[in-house]
Amino acid sequence: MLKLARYLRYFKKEVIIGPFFKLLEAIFELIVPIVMASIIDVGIKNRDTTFVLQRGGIILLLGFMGLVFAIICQYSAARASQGFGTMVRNDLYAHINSLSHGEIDKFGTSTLITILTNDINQMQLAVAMLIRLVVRVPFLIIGAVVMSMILDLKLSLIFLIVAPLVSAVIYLIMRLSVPYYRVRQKMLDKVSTITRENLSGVRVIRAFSKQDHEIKRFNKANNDVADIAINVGKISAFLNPATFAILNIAILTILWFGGGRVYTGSLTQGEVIALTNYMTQISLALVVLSNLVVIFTKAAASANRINMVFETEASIQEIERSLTDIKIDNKEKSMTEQALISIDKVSFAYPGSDEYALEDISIDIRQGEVIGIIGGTGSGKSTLVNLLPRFYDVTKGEIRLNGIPLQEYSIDSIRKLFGIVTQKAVLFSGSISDNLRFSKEDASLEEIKWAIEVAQAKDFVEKLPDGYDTLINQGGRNLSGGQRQRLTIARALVRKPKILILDDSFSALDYATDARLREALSKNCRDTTVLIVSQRANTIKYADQIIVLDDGKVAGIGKHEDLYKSCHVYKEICDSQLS
Ligand SMILES: Nc1ncnc2c1ncn2[C@@H]1O[C@H](COP(=O)(O)OP(=O)(O)OP(=O)(O)O)[C@@H](O)[C@H]1O
Repeated sequence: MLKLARYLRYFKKEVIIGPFFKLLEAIFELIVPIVMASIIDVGIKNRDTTFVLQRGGIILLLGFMGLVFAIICQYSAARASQGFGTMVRNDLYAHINSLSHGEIDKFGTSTLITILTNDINQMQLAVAMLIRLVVRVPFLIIGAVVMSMILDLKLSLIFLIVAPLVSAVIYLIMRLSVPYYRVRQKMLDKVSTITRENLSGVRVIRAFSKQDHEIKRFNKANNDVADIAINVGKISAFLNPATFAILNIAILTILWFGGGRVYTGSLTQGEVIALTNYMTQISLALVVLSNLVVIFTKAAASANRINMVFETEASIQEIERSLTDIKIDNKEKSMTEQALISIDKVSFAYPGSDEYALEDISIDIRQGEVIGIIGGTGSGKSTLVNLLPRFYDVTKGEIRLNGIPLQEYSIDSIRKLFGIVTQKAVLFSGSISDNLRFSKEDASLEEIKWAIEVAQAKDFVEKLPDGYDTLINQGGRNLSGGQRQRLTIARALVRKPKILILDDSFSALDYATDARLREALSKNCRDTTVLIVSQRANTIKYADQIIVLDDGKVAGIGKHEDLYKSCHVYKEICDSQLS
């Protein structure tokens, strides 16, 4: 938690002003019982109405000023806590964006969302409470004890018995309840995962009539969180009754012995009332203290999770003085000798996995070549193309670009070379043009139209009532799967990439569109190196080189005709599709 406290340096003014005014309010609160005692001992005893009204006025004034101070403190606490939350959230979000795929996979999207929302909210609350109560509560407790000692030293000994007793109760209850808070946070992650899965997969759930099943799954996760909260509640429920029982016994003791001392004249009635008032103030302050401990315990659990993300470094790092200039001439494949990309004895295992997803892959890819990658599901096709833009680093072997290991280039300079169309067609809310400009901010309308035409999306885009300005709903839900795929291809093309990766990006296209798209690519992107991942033999049949993957290993590399004769895995795929 202390690590995150550094953000409070931006709110020094609030952190000083807030507790200072809360302290003033507490001082006024401590004066009230004394004034009250004088009303009883002087005003009421002597039937002096003017005195009673005067002192009553002082109590009102103290109350009013206390209110003003409390508002100033509240304002400071709100400013500091909201500002703190916003800063941590912005920095954490930026940090998450700097992480590599491996780390994001490890945390999971839902956990990261819960950390960015729930955990930071918890910290915000702790900051607000820190400003409002951390100075006030101990001051009130100590102040009330001191004031009681001044009134009657012997009777105030009761406070010295009560305070440790109440502290012991609070400690016991905290010890029992704190472990539950950590578990609760994990369970909230689960609720968040299920919510995310259910809302994004709502169509699939309905298609399989699984609403009831999913509602039950959600209810179970939700009930688990509720059960934990109830268990904590059952334990915490003892806190107030136990504290108040101790305090009420203490008040009775004060009244009992105080009454005796009033009888002998060593204490006034007003002073007995003041002592009971101080006892009540202490009791309330101790209850607030226990709530503070709960809030800080939860915040500590949240701070750990936030720090865990902050402390995670991207596994993909740049070396010092990395190369930023990658020279790729606009040569066609017939004119190039040297390999643009050399994949050299590469093996790769996902972080945390003992098994290789790819094993001993070697291939040279020349500029302008079209490379087809085919294989059964889970054979490692997507994994292979994800290694090229350094989404992951290879576990063994080396990938070279223009003869230089990928690690020697800056990540940005590598990624600028690529146009990537992922397996899942992801579009963002905004217009079609906005989505295309995601890849090239300053793309002109001509460039957008060119990309849309090459991606075979012109017909449907121009038929839309608003054409290129048509608004896309979140995730592109107002478009068909094939339309979405073509727009994601156009988005990759608009920046005229040197290397184009199409990861199963034709799967939602009909065969005719698939063929037209490949033809348009070969006409318009002659010097672009294209890697096409596909399950369809037809789509990669005319590639310059085809890599056949089988369970993470190369089953064959070559042209269609040769592979068909020499590679039984490829032959099986072709026969099952082309016959
Ligand atoms: N992020 C990940 N973390 C851990 N393992 C992964 C991850 N992504 C893929 N894998 C594993 O790596 C292997 C290869 O997966 P990959 O997605 O590359 O296959 P693929 O050939 O593209 O499959 P498909 O055609 O079904 O998309 C699989 O066993 C998969 O379970």
